[in-house]
Order: sequence, then C-alpha cells, then structure tokens
Amino acid sequence: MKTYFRLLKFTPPIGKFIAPYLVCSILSSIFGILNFALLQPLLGVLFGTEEHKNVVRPESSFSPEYLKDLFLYHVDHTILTEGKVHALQFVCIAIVISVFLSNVFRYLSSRLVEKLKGKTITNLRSTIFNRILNLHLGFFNNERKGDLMARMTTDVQEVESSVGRAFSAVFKEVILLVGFFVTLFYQSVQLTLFSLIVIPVSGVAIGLLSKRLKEHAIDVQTTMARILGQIDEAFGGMRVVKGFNGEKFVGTKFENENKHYFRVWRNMVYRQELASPMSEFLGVSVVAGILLYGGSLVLSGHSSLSPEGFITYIVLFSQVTRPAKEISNAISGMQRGKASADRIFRLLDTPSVITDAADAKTLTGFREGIEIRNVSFAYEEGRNVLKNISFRIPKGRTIALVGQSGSGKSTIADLVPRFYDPTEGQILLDGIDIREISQHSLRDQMGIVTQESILFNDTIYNNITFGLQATQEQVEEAARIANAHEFIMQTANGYQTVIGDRGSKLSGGQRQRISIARAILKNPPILILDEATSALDTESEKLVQEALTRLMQNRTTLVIAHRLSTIQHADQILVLQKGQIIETGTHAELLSHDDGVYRKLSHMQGV
Ligand SMILES: Nc1ncnc2c1ncn2[C@@H]1O[C@H](COP(=O)(O)OP(=O)(O)OP(=O)(O)O)[C@@H](O)[C@H]1O
Repeated sequence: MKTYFRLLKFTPPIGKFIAPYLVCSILSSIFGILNFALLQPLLGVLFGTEEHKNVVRPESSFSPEYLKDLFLYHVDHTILTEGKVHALQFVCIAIVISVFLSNVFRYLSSRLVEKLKGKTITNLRSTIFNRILNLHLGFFNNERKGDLMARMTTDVQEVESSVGRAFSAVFKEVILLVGFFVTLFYQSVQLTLFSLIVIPVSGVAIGLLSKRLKEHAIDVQTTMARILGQIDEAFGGMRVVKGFNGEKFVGTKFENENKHYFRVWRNMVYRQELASPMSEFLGVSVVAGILLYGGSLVLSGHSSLSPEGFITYIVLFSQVTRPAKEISNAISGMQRGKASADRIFRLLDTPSVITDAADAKTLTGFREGIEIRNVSFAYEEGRNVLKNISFRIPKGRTIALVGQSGSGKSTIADLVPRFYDPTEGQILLDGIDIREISQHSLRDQMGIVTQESILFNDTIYNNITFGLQATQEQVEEAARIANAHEFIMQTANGYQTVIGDRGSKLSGGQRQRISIARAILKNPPILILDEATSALDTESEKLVQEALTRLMQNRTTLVIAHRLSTIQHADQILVLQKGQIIETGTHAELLSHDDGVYRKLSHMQGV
C-alpha cells in the first residue's frame, strides 16, 4: 500500500479529478442498474401481471420509491389507455435512454481516469529520466543500460495500467457493486443475505490465485530488462557483430533469453488467465445456488417476490460478477504494478554519490590554476588505480598525461570535472576544494573533448550548440575554427542536416571536428582533452590537429596523449605507470633521460 501512496505523489492534484469522477461514476452506475431494474415492468407487461396494480398517481416526493411508482403508474396508464404494445414501447424507450445515459457517463468517467493516468505516467517518466541524468557517472558502470531502459518503458507501462485499474476499481467498480447490492437488498433481503454467505468463498479462491502473481511479475520484468539490454548491445555494435560473423553467437544468446522470457511470462499469464474463467465459474455457481434457493422460495410461496421480480433479481445478480471480476483483476494487476513501481522507486531512491555541499560556492571565473594534491583513487575498494598523485596545472598552461593503457590517465581526467571524488587527497581550483564548489559552476568552466566523439541523433547545429544559446554566426564561426564549416556546407541541409544515430552519417574525423566546434562555442577557460586514438588519414588528422591547436590557444589544458607527436609543445608532460607519476618534464627534458620511459615510448612511436 505504501507503494501506492507514493505513486499518488506523481498524480496531478487528485482533488480536482475526484468530484467529477465520482459524479460520472455514480450516474453511470445508477443508469446502469436502472436499465436492468426496468426489466421487471417489462416482464410484468409481457406476463400480464403489471395491469391495474398502479392505477393511482403516487404522491410526489423526493425518493426513489416515488420515481419507481410514478414510472409504474405511467406503464399502467399506458396499458389502460393505449394498450400493452404501447406500454412495451414505453418501457423499451426508457431502457434505451437509461443505457445511453449510463454509457455517456461511463465514457466521461473513463476519460477522466485516462487523463489522470496519462499525467501520472508522464510525470513519473520525466522524474525517472531526470533522476538518472543527475546520478553520478559511476552509477552507469554498475547498471545495465537495458535495465534502466526497462524501468522507463515496461515498468512504467505496467504502473500505468495498474494505476488506471486501481483507480477505477476503488471508485467506479466499488460504487457499482454497492449500488447493485442496495438494489438487490431492496428486491429481496432474504436472497441477498444468502448470496452474501456464498460470495466470500469465491473471493478467497481468487485471492489465493493472485497471491503468487507478483513473484512471477518480477521475473518477467527482470528478464525483459535483460532482453532490452541485449537488443541495445547488438544493434549498437552491429559493425562488430557482422565483422566477426557474430550473428550466430548474438542470435543464440538472444534466443536463450527470449525462451527464458517465454517460460517466465507463461507462468505468469497462465495464472493470470485462470482468474477470469475461475471467477466466471464461481460466479455462475453462486447464481445457480441462488436460483435453486430463490426458485424454491418463489415456488413454495414463502417469498414476497413475484416470478418477474425473481428473474429481475437473477439478472441483476449476474451483473454483480462483472464489477467483482474487475475488482479481482485490478487486485492482480496491482500486484504486477507494485512489482514495477518498487523497481522504479528503488532507482529513484538511489543516492547520488556526487552531490553539491549544502553551502556549495558558485565559481564565477578561473584565475590561478588547478592543483591535484596527494590524490589516490579506487573504483573498487582496495584496488587503487591512482596512488598519491600530485601536480599543478597553472592557468594558461598545457599539461599532458602519457602512459600505457590502463595507467590511469582517463581516471585523472574524470576527477577534475568531479565525475568521481578522490578516495584520498584533494583537487583544488584556485585554492578551493572542488567538493565545495557547485558541480554546475565547476563544469561551466570546462570543456571536455573525449576520445570518442559523443554526438546525438539531431542536426549538426544542435549538436554544436548542445543547449547553449548561440546565433547562427557564432555557430558558424566555431565550426570554421574547428575546420568543420566546409564539410558541413557540403552536407544535404548544411547546419540543419541530421547526422544519424551517434553521428553515424559522418566520418570519424568529421565527428571529432564537430565535438571540437562544440567546445570552441562553449569557450571554457579549462579544457580536458582525451586525444583520439582512432587512426585518421593524414589529411583528416591534420585538420583535426589544427582544430585542436586552435581550441587549446589561451586555455588551460589537461590533455591525455596517445601519440607523443601531438604534445611536444606541452608545458609539462607527466608519465604515468600503474597509477603513479614516474617522470615529469618537457618533451626535451624527458628525452634527455637515458633510461626514461618517455624516451622509450618516444622511440617506439618514432617521434
Ligand atoms: N569504471 C571502472 N570500474 C572499475 N575499474 C575501472 C573503471 N574504469 C577504469 N578502470 C580501471 O582503472 C585503471 C585505469 O584506467 P584508465 O581508464 O584511467 O586508464 P588509461 O590510462 O586512461 O587507459 P587508456 O589509455 O587505455 O584509456 C585500469 O586498470 C582500469 O581497468
């Protein structure tokens, strides 16, 4: 129940919905019940028992009794003045009007539920997305993407259907059920008391059935999450799948998961599908019991119920099963919905490891430099990938990190914009620990160009501005500096060309130049540059290198270099090995160390 109360936080102000919804539901129920109750006069006319019973016009008052008597009076009056066929027509028209009104109000109430449901889900989906966006980067190392996608799609859908069901079960169906029982009691107290003894038996049976449904639902959701993950990986890595003839490998893996999904899904739906036939069987059994008991009462003359009253009673009673079934379906649906909602809430409750301090300072500029002071870092406890690193990046200088793969270069680059916090030590910007600075203002000072150009399936223009307010001229200027303007103009729609999934319609070099243009447009004082390793042809590399050099001008840069040729002019080069700085100096200084690692690396690369 706690889960459902929490879901209420995502619904729009529910008070606004309840009053019109209640009115529509009550009216729909009244007219719905009325059209069955009208069977009695209908049968009365057909059987000829209705004649001359209500020849006196009833005294006017505000009670259902008066309305009923008034109606019967009119029926009788029509029989007397215009004959039975006309009376039949009169009753039938009344039935049609009441069915029409019942359905109009039912439609209106459904619209209200759908609106409530839609708004709740839109709200929930945005909240999840924003929550995930604001989680620390490290979170994404441990979570499968498919799992996150499943929470935003299948889990949200599951909650959507259960919210609607729960809402209509709580209000509409319960109202209808109460309405039916009031009418049934009115028709015959004796029979209704009897049915109230039999009904709970079927209720318990259905309750037992839906109990295990939740466990099955959890299985189904987690398996679907894995399937989504596999789809994402396979489609995202299509080049590798095809290049390595991996279709069979990927296909088999998917098929196994898909078969597993079938099995867990089957377990769930078999159980779920059992609910309806079982409740129908139990419902009809109950009706048969009443038929037997009530029939014998009518036959023996021990009941005040007339035969047409009894038939109307049975028809009304058979209608009770529908809302009862809806309520039982809603309960089983709510179990599934709860499993999904719990998964969503677990995600929403994941604390972000990187948060702003309560009194976080807002940086307004960058004046002196960055200092990495005695920093150690471990992704997993006990396995330090950086060990007591210290160095300074004075304003306006370029510091390069070199070292073997896995030596910790990217990790250092991730610590400066505070994607992770150091396990030990501090990172200071203008003498302030970056943990005391708001993340937003810290990252505002930085431009990040990664090894792999991160582009989105949008226009070139939007990929360059990436949320910044900029004029066409500013964007073009940035693209010119990044050596990108020319090729952009050659694309089909220039700056408005959509570049495909992750920029797939562009070459590697073009993608990089767009990323560089993005950083140029942002114009940050600090630059974190992870140099591309991908082999570009000489022409393309020259263009990219030129763009980078222009980007680095007058900025403070931390560059991760994979090719030493590009960092010969760096103010200082740090050589990393297994998480430690083992050499520092300029290109010339480092080359002069006879046994130096840098010198060896340099020879290997022929620099
Ligand atoms: N998210 C992570 N979780 C756990 N360990 C990680 C994670 N990212 C990196 N590592 C480990 O940290 C160490 C340093 O990795 P890092 O990416 O900083 O190296 P690098 O010098 O940038 O390598 P490369 O030049 O290949 O990019 C490696 O041993 C790596 O296995």
